Amino acid sequence: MPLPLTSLRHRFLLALGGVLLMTMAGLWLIGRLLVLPALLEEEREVASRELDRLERSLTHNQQLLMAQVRDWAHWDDTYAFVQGQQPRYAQVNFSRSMFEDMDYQLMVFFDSDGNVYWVAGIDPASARYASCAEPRGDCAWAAAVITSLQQRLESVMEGGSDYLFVKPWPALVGISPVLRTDESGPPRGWLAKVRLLDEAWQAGVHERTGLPVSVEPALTAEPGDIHVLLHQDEASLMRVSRYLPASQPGLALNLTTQLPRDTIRTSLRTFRYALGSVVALMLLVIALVLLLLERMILRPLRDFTRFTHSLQDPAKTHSTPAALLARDDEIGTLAREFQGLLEEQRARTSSLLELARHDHLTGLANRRLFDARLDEALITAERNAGSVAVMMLDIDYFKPYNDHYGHQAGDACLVQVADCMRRLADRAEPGLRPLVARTGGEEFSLLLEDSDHDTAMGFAESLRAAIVALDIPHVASPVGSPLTVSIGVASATSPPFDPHALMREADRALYAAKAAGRNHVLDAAEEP
Ligand SMILES: Nc1nc2c(ncn2[C@@H]2O[C@H](COP(=O)(O)OP(=O)(O)OP(=O)(O)O)[C@@H](O)[C@H]2O)c(=O)[nH]1
Repeated sequence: MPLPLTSLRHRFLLALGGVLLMTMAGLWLIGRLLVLPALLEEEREVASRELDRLERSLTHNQQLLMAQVRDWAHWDDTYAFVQGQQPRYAQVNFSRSMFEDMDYQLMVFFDSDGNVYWVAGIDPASARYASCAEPRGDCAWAAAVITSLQQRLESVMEGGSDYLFVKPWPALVGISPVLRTDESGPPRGWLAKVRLLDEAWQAGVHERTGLPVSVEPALTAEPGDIHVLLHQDEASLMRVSRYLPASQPGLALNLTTQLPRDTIRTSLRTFRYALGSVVALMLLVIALVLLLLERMILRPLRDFTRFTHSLQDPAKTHSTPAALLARDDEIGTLAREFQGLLEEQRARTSSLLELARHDHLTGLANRRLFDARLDEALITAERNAGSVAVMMLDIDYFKPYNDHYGHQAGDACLVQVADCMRRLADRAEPGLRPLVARTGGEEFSLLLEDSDHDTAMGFAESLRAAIVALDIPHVASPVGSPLTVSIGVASATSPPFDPHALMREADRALYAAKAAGRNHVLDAAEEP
C-alpha cells in the first residue's frame, strides 16, 4: 500500500530517510574514493619497503659469495691448480660436504683460454655430487650453465664480477680471475661459483628477514615493478613481487613474498565501525527529530485540524483548545489569531442574524422572526394543550398622516408607537411574554404565548388606550386627533393550530375594527 504523502509525518519520515540514505551513500563513496585508495597506497609503500629488505638480503648474499669466490681465486694453490701443478687440489678441496656446507651448487675453473679446467658440484635434479675435468659424463648437467659462464669471462672485472642467473635455475653467480694469494698476476684463468636460490636459500632468507620468499624466472615485465597479486580487501595476506633484472638478456627474476594485511584490515574495520556508528547515530537523531516534530508540531497541528473540522457542525460551539492558546510559539500565535477571527466571525454572524430578524426602523422583531416564534408557540401549545393569542394592530389613517406631516414625521410616529408597545410588553405579567413585531408598513403584530383570550383582549385594549394616550396629533384624521390604532385579536385554543388561519382571523378582526369606525379592538371570535 503506498504511503499517504498528504501526511506531514510521512513526508518528514521520507525526507529524513532520504537524508540518511544520501549520507550513507556519501560515506560509502568517501570510503571507496578516498579512504581505501589511501590505505592501499600506504600498503603499497609497506610492500615496497619489505621488498627493498629482501633485495638487500639478496645483494648481501651476492657480496658474500663474491668474497668467497675471490678467496678461492686469489690463492697460490688455485693459481698452481689451473696451471696443472696441483694434481691433488681437487681431491683435497672438493667434497660433497664442502659444497653442502658452503651452499654451493657448482664450481668451475677455467684456464686462460676460457676452456673448462675443472668442474665440480651437485646436480640439482638428481642431487648427485660429481667432480670432473670436463662437463661430460657425471658433470654433463652443468654444461648449459657453463656455456653461459664462458660468455661472460671476458667481461669479468679484475676483482671479480657477480651475476644473477634465472636459467637454467635462479642462481647467484660470482666469477673472479685466478691470481696469486697476494693478488699478483698475471691471471691464469677464472673461477666461477654458482649458488642456487633454492628452497634452502629461501628458508635462510625467511629466517633472517621474517619474510617468506620465493623466486621464479620471468620473461616479461619492467624490472623494478611491484605487482600486488592478491588484492581483495578481505584477504589476510597479500602476495607482492618485484622483477629484478637478470644478467641474461630478456629475463628477470620475480622476487615474491607474502605480507600480512593487518594494518589495512584494522583500518578498514575501524572505518566500518565509524561508519556504523555514524549511521546508528543518525538513526537515533532522526528518531529524536521525529519524536520532537511529533510532540512540538505534528500533534498540536492535528489537534488544531480536528478543532477546525469540528467547526463544520454548527450545533456545537467549540472554542480553540486551551493548550493551543497557551503556547508561546508560532502555533500558539496562530491559534490565538484564529480564535480572534473566529470570535469576530461569530459576532458578525450574530449581528447579521439580529439584522435579519429585526426591523431596522423600530428595532422590533420583523415578520420572519414573528412567523418563526408563532410556529414554535403553536407547536408548544399543541403539545401542552395550551393556547396562543395573536393580534394585528394598524395605525388609523396613516396615509393622511404621512401626507400631512411628511414621511420623516411618519417614521418618527412609527418609532413612537413601537416604543410604546415595547414598553407595555416589557411591563406585562411574566407568563404572558408578548412579542411585538412590525409586520408591515404601519402594521404591527403581537404574539402572546400561553395566554387565554380574555387576557389577550385586555392587553389589546390597554395597548390601544396607551397609544391614544401618547397624544400624537393627527389633524388630518377623519376620526379626529390624536392618532389612534385599530386592533384585531384572534386566539388558538384547540388543535389543529394553523398559523396562517390564525393570522387570517386576526386580520379579519382588524378589518372589522377598521370598518367599525377605527380606534377599536375587535375579537375575531365575535365576528361572524
Ligand atoms: N413614513 C412612513 N410611512 C409608511 C411606511 N410604511 C408605510 N407607510 C405608509 O403608510 C400608509 C398606509 O396607508 P394605507 O394602507 O392606505 O392606509 P391608511 O391611510 O393608514 O388608512 P387605514 O389603514 O384604512 O386607516 C402609506 O401611505 C404608506 O406610504 C414607513 O415606513 N414610513
